[in-house]
Amino acid sequence: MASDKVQIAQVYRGTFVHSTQNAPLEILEDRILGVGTDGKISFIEPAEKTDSLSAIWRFQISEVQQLGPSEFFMPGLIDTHIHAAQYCFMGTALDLPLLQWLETYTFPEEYKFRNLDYSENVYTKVVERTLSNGTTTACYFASIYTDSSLLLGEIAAKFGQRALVGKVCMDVNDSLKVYRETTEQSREETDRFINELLRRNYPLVKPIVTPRFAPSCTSDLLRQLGEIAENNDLHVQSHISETKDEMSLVETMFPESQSYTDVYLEHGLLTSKTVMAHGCHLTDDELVIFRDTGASIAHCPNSNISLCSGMLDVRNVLNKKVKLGLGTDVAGGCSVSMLDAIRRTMETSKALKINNPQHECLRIDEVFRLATLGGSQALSLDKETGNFEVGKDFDALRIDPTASESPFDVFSGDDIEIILEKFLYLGDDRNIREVFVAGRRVVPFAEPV
Ligand SMILES: O=c1[nH]c(=O)c2nc[nH]c2[nH]1
Ligand SMILES: [Zn+2]
Repeated sequence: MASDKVQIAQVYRGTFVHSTQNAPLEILEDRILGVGTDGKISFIEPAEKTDSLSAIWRFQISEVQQLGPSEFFMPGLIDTHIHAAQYCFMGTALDLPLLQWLETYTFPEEYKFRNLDYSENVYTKVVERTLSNGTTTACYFASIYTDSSLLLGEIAAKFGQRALVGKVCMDVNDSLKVYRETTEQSREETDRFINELLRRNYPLVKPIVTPRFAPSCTSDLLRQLGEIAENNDLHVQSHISETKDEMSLVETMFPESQSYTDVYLEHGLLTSKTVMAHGCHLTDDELVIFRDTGASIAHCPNSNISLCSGMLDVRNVLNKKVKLGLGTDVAGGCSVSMLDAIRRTMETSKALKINNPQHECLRIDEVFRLATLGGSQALSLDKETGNFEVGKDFDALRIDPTASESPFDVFSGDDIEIILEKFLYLGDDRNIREVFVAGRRVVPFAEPV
């Protein structure tokens, strides 16, 4: 029986909230959840079964950790799109539209990552800050520099964050010529990055093929990156249809292609392991291509508003059966917090309704699902993470709504659904008491040895 295979490392009793395919919000009160030494959820059952579970799984009842009366566990948050190499200037430089923003602020900043000491400092801070804000999985863009990007992978692995890490590829950049590669360099360095990261065999950190976006790449490079992704069965990430100016540029650079989506499709970059950021201006025909290929969208509402790029109609994307997760898109987005991404997703949906009363607003439970299970599906990591199904890794946040420094108040009539909603709208890292990834407690941070 199962108990012969894995030992139980931790057992918790209390309230668990998560999403499933059928229910955007499932509230499981007075449950007992066991985590194996393999970091996976071994069981989640009504607490009245504690005695029999303890006999089957051979744990002591005294080992069961009881959550506080208003505490609960929720799945870890999944940031499907974040630029680790832009963390330093987050919260500044939001006064230009995308293409000028890239040239004026972003490329000069990313150029600094040729220096490993600089990289180590910034990457340590971004991993710490995302983890303490509950991001258990992050899909990172790094910079064009291979060793620096490997360092990001090493730091995520050391802190215990689940991560896809991309060395950025770009062989077109006339604004800052030192911050670009030749086509050959970009392919060779991508090979080196992938081989080295895979060789290190970090259990939770994997490479992702990362053409910056079509305007930064020649057709030759895009094709070679598509081949690398296919030959190694790798994830792919990029940007698509974020702004109208960018779309015009793509039309000029790739006149043979029917659409922006076709550019990626024709170069073998749209697969079931592809996540494309933004997609604000995708047509319904392009969404059909996303659905048919299984590619997903990272919705980045903070960045979309901060850079005045556009407003993605998430309801339409979901109706078209395209996978979608949420992203912070630091530093186009000015917050590392996925709670902020949840709030801005709600706000964008309401702004769309102001413009069009027929628009069906997203509900908070649906957006909770997008930030957790939806993100895991968008990254094709839903076998490993996203909710509290038996067999998945225990990626979880222990939420304390009554923490001493909590930014909101809980009243006696508030049930768990209300408390969760308050946390999603009003809470922050002060309410995130502990963070677990694959069963390992990663927040509070371990004392340095
Ligand atoms: O929001 C964005 N941030 C970037 O760094 C970027 N590069 C291309 N397109 C982009 N969009
Ligand atoms: Zn981005």
